[in-house]
Amino acid sequence: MRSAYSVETVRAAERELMARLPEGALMQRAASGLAAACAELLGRVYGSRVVLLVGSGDNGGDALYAGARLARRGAGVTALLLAPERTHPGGLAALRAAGGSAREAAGGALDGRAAEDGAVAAGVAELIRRADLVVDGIVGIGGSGGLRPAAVPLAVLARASDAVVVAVDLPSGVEADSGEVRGEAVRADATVTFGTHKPGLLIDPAREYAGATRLVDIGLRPHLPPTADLEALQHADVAALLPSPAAESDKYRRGVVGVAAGSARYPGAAVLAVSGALHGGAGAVRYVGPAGDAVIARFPETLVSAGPPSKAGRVQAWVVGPGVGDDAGVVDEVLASDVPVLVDADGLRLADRAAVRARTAPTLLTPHAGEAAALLGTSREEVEAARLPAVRELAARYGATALLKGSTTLVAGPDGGPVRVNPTGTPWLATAGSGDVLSGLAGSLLAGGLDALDAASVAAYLHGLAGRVAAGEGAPVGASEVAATVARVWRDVVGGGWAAPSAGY
Ligand SMILES: NC(=O)C1=CN([C@@H]2O[C@H](COP(=O)(O)OP(=O)(O)OC[C@H]3O[C@@H](n4cnc5c(N)ncnc54)[C@H](OP(=O)(O)O)[C@@H]3O)[C@@H](O)[C@H]2O)[C@@H](O)CC1
Ligand SMILES: Nc1ncnc2c1ncn2[C@@H]1O[C@H](COP(=O)(O)OP(=O)(O)O)[C@@H](O)[C@H]1O
Ligand SMILES: [K+]
Repeated sequence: MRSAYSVETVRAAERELMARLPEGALMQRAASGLAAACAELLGRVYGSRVVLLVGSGDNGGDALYAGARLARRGAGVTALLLAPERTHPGGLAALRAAGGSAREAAGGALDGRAAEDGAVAAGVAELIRRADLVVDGIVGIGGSGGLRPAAVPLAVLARASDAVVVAVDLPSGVEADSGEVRGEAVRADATVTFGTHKPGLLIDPAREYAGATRLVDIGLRPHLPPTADLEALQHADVAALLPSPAAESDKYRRGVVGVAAGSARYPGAAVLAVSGALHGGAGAVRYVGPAGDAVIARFPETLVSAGPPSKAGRVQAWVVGPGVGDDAGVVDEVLASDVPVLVDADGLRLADRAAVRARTAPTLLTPHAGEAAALLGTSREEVEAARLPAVRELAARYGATALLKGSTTLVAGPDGGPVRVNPTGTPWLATAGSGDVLSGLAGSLLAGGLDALDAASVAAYLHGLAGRVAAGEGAPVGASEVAATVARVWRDVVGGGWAAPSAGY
């Protein structure tokens, strides 16, 4: 399991650790890991041109000490100081002692350099343009509210340069705790983060700004609490959670999932939800609704009933909603059952919040950003800008587990606790009906006995991997192909035959 901790928790752990170490030791560990990552990215350090963007805090201190290490190996290192009088003094001295230089980013003169009127900005632009490597030490976990105006031109110049941009701890300007990016921020090719991931590094839009993420161990782990703010399942976690039939299993013991989906207008939603359910490990899939003919034609193994959900026979979990149109009755009836229920698509619009809150068995809601926005009374843009607060709010309001789909899929439980972030997935999954496959898959895992948080996050993991595999090197895929690829990735996950799905996770 990969985990991320909020700034407050990181600060507390750092205080504890720092109290046991000589002054400055932690920063040296950070700078050493940062310099090693920079050297790797540069390939050849000797003779390379390195520019450090240095803010007034310890984030700038990390950059300066790492710059000193690179200067000692023969790099030409220039620090651009945003606040010369408040620059980390030890870091600045170390850089100078190693042969590096420093100048004011916004004007003035340092190191004996004359500042002509207007020449400094031009010089700064040229330095960044010609750099091989730009190290972003403007601000780290001490920042909030987007980049300050004085730092904005540096972020813009770094983006326009061909240099490799490495962010120190976080890309400056992103919100560490939520992944929000309000205004300008540094766009990094890589982020070297210290001690633990911060939630923002794993959640869009900030994740997009971070590039590949590398975690440097500074000895913080033993001082962090056992419960993280954000968790990402890995192959081994998923493999341990996947149901597998035992010798004495029969189809009922493996779990029966009921799918109440589709309509005369949208029979495909029923077929796709059933296709996902058939690949999620349940022993049987029961379909209830008006699209029985379409379902049985495609999947003859489905148990189809024409009557209402309450007359369909025993199930261990329900999926309700995909393509049901305006059939509120079916949603009410399923919510009245005493087994876990997954509500998706049209079902989300039709579900009565009080009825969901009153349920004693678990409920799992699986909206995309637009559906989540409708449930929260906000806009899709706002949900996409602040996914983590949105998914938490949704789970709290409904007293349910909420899975928020999209470029970063998040799962939050009703009682707080760690939010799961899905590390797999691909934008190729943004194809009609792929959400229906996901809901069938997650419902099947619920029927197989996983709790709602695990069922949702395992389903998102498999679905994301299946999307990647089906899309191969990058080709459009349909939702049916995603469903058909789940068996392959299931096998790979259980067999441990896959490398970690993405850098930084
Ligand atoms: N603690 C540790 O043990 C270790 C910490 N480590 C490192 O320290 C970092 C945290 O350092 P930190 O606490 O000094 O804060 P930091 O991120 O440098 O920012 C504060 C400065 O930024 C400024 N500023 C604020 N907002 C801004 C904005 N939006 N845009 C622009 N500027 C903004 C703010 O200015 P002020 O408000 O004072 O005017 C203040 O001066 C951490 O991320 C890691 O890299 C590692 O060495 C490992 C050990
Ligand atoms: N940009 C993206 N990157 C990764 N996955 C995405 C992206 N956009 C959508 N997805 C995934 O694609 C699926 C689409 O689901 P949904 O929006 O419900 O589609 P539909 O209603 O057509 O089935 C979800 O699993 C979602 O997480
Ligand atoms: K930074």
